[in-house]
Amino acid sequence: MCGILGIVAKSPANQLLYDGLLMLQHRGQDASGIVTAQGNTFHMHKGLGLVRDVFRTRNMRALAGNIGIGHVRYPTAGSANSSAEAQPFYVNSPFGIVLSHNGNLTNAEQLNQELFRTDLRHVNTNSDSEVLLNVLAHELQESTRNGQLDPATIFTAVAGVHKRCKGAYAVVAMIAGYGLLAFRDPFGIRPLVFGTAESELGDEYLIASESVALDTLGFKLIRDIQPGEAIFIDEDGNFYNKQCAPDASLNPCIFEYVYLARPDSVIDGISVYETRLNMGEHLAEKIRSTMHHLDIDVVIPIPDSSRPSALQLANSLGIDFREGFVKNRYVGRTFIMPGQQQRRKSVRQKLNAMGIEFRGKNVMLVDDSIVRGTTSREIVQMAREAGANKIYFASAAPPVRYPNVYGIDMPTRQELIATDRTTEEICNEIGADYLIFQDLDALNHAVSKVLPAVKSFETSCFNGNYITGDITSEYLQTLESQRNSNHSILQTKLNTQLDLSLVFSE
Ligand SMILES: O=P(O)(O)OC[C@H]1O[C@H](OP(=O)(O)OP(=O)(O)O)[C@H](O)[C@@H]1O
Ligand SMILES: NC(=O)CC[C@H](N)C(=O)O
Ligand SMILES: [Mg+2]
Repeated sequence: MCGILGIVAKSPANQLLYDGLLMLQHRGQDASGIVTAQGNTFHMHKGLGLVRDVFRTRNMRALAGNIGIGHVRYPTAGSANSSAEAQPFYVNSPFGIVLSHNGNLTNAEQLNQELFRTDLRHVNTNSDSEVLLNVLAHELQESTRNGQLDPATIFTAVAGVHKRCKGAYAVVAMIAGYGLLAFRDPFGIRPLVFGTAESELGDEYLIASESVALDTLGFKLIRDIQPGEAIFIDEDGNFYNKQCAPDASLNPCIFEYVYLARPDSVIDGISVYETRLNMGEHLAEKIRSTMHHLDIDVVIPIPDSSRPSALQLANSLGIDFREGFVKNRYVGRTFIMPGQQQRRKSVRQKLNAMGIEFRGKNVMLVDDSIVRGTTSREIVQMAREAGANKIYFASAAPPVRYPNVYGIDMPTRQELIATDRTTEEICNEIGADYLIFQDLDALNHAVSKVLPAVKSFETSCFNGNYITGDITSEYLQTLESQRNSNHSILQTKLNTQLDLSLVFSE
């Protein structure tokens, strides 16, 4: 669930891009990058780390031009610590294209072989996003055989991408000397919105993973890019759009509402904050009907993402809501950190219990989700150490039992705490006295209630129903064994079949 951003402005875009990426930092903490375009020249700076660490004043000065794209990365393919996989990616033919991708291709391996053998293109990293860029480049080359590039040929190329690429992708790309392109996969799994701002010289456009970037940069949200739709804004600010997939349907990832997105964002017309309040409301109903002895003294959220749900849950049950954990504001999100050791250590550094809220009390701890159980295991232990009497634990989402293949890094069942465990067993595993999960129907309802027109969600991590229809148990097994042997899909392929990659020193 990386963060992507694109801008067509009337004045230098570098600061807007930097500020916008800061607003999307919660979507990716491993690498960040910006490319601007000035005439036919791209200016690029990218590297490993947070936005504030990657960009120095001298880097910002070098990012000249009024249009540009940016990326913050949370890796799902390739490796986390490779600066070569930081985005945006660049290809020099046709025209010169740069691309930022949020999502994950499920047929990257097959595409990589096609690119190499048939399209005669070389992908030099293990990133599926570089594969995606090369597919787009090839399709653009095919659709502009007479050398004439216009919106119609660009949209034909995007239609070609939709035919070849499987999985989830929200994309912003720039074509040197032409303009900014953005599109979303035909299932609309990953989010992408755009908006405008008026300037004295005309309208400016901003495209972003989440509406929060528009709000803070002074842009007015126009709408979400539709599943399968592409929009193109040329360098003069002329706007074009087209539906490029014949059978598009909207199925936003429900985990965006549970955890990934900021609560102040609106995704596919649905306020993330409202869905989280609803999750708390529904969970409270389930608690009322299943916990017959309601002896909870206090409801305590696990900062940050569970706060709205916990607050609403407490209100609905009529129980005190207290901030029992203090969060260190300098430690980022632990779930999206690479490596279990770092995640576990960071939970301890990030959250500290306040004794007064726990001592002798029956506490109901509320989190948005339990995935690997890293947070809940540590938190329950902290609550015990702080002197809690009974520890009840509530998750605003159902148990995560299946791998995600659409842009969230949970590819193996072994790492999920709920795999092959009942609720009671999970409860024992995290050391709580009682554990309650939201039901999937209730979660669906909590989200769709905000905008009933959206009827379908991508919920595979909860029910194993993979909406794109191409995910077989063999695919998941291969993914698992590759992860277990510390090889990414593409790494294995590149080593065994092509063996041609260049490795640039860092
Ligand atoms: O069961 P786990 O594998 O620990 O994953 C779930 C936890 O990870 C996330 O928190 P995170 O610290 O990433 O971010 P937050 O501050 O937004 O809550 C999420 O909010 C849960 O607390
Ligand atoms: N989370 C994402 O959107 C990841 C994008 C891409 N698959 C990568 O690994 O870099
Ligand atoms: Mg959390």
